[in-house]
Amino acid sequence: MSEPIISFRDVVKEFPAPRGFRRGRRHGAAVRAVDGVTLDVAAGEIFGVIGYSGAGKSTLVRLVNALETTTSGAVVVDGTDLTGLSEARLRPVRAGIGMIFQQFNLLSSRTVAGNVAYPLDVAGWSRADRDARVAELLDFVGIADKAGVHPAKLSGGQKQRVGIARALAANPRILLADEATSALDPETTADVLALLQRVNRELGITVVVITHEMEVVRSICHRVAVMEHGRVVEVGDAYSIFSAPRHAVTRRFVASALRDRPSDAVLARLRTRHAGRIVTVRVDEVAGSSAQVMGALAEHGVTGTIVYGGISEVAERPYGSLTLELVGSDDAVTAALDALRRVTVVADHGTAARPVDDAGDLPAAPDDVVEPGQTRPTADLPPRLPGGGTFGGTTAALGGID
Ligand SMILES: Nc1ncnc2c1ncn2[C@@H]1O[C@H](COP(=O)(O)OP(=O)(O)OP(=O)(O)O)[C@@H](O)[C@H]1O
Repeated sequence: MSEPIISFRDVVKEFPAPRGFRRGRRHGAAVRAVDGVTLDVAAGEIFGVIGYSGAGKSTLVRLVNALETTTSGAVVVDGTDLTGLSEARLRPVRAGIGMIFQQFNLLSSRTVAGNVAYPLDVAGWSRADRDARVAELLDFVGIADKAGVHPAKLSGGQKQRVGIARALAANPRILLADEATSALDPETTADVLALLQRVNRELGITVVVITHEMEVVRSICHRVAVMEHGRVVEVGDAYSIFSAPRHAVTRRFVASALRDRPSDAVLARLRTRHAGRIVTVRVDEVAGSSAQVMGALAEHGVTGTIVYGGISEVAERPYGSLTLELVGSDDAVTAALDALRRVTVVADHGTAARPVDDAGDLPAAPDDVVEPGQTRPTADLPPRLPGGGTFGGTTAALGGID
């Protein structure tokens, strides 16, 4: 990992107890929003902080630009320990950090150009330099044609582009994005995430993304920290976190994002619809290629038909799973399962008559949970895929799996 640009060293942040509690029996019980966090963010990465509401994500990130101060421990930003720094000494540190928010926080009285110019006005830029910089930024975020428009006339995605342009105005080294896509629809979210990726790649800016959506981590994060009750419970590169989540909270987040896994309800329907043995096999960079899966089945004369699943990308690497109906004699299917287990991770779901509850390292998706405003991208496939979709017998219909 390259040099850390942000370091948390055993950081604790407590807030005083809410008033009602102070008078009541839990007298003096403070809220520990961040509880002993030690973490490094490397220069040049897109780092995700994920957790459920109240986990302490916003507080952790607000410590970086000293919107909050630590109760104990240290936060070091770009080589400067923020502990005990005066407002005057914090100013240059803050100048190196841009921030964007869920609700955009734009000035309604200013135009788009005026909003982006605002931090430059405060910093005392000349009019000519400021106007040139604003034009350059609006061009970069793709809303040059909206320069004279007021925020009320913009869509959510356009508002967030203004927020990003404003955050980049003073050439920060770090961009903090606090739930920056949580108010946006899935398509606009994808556009804004792609823009954050350009900010990182083309401008070399370190991006810290706070989110409660694993989809955001899947799309753009290089590394991720999972928070629960103020603590970092798991940290690692995004691919490892998806492919081998250790903590229960991480597993729940991963299951919510990987909709290639059939939920228990879907499995029950698949077992009813297909008489053969239902199994799910993992497909990733090294395991479960179509050649490997076909080979394992063909070796034992078993036919495999894809009935559910999909392959997508995590951190730009292939990842997903396929659920197959295996047809053959009992002995052949058992032998084929053993052969499959030698080439990839397998979950055996059994048959309608003999269902097996063996999720193993391939946990089922949460039961038919669809986020508001989202559709489930994977679906039960018809019993036979037109034009192929059969392993072992003929060919694999799906692309990108070997
Ligand atoms: N200024 C504050 N005063 C008192 N308690 C606070 C304050 N800010 C946050 N908290 C408490 O600290 C805990 C962590 O809050 P925080 O906002 O950091 O979590 P979060 O993971 O960002 O959640 P969310 O996504 O809901 O904002 C919560 O219990 C919250 O109520």
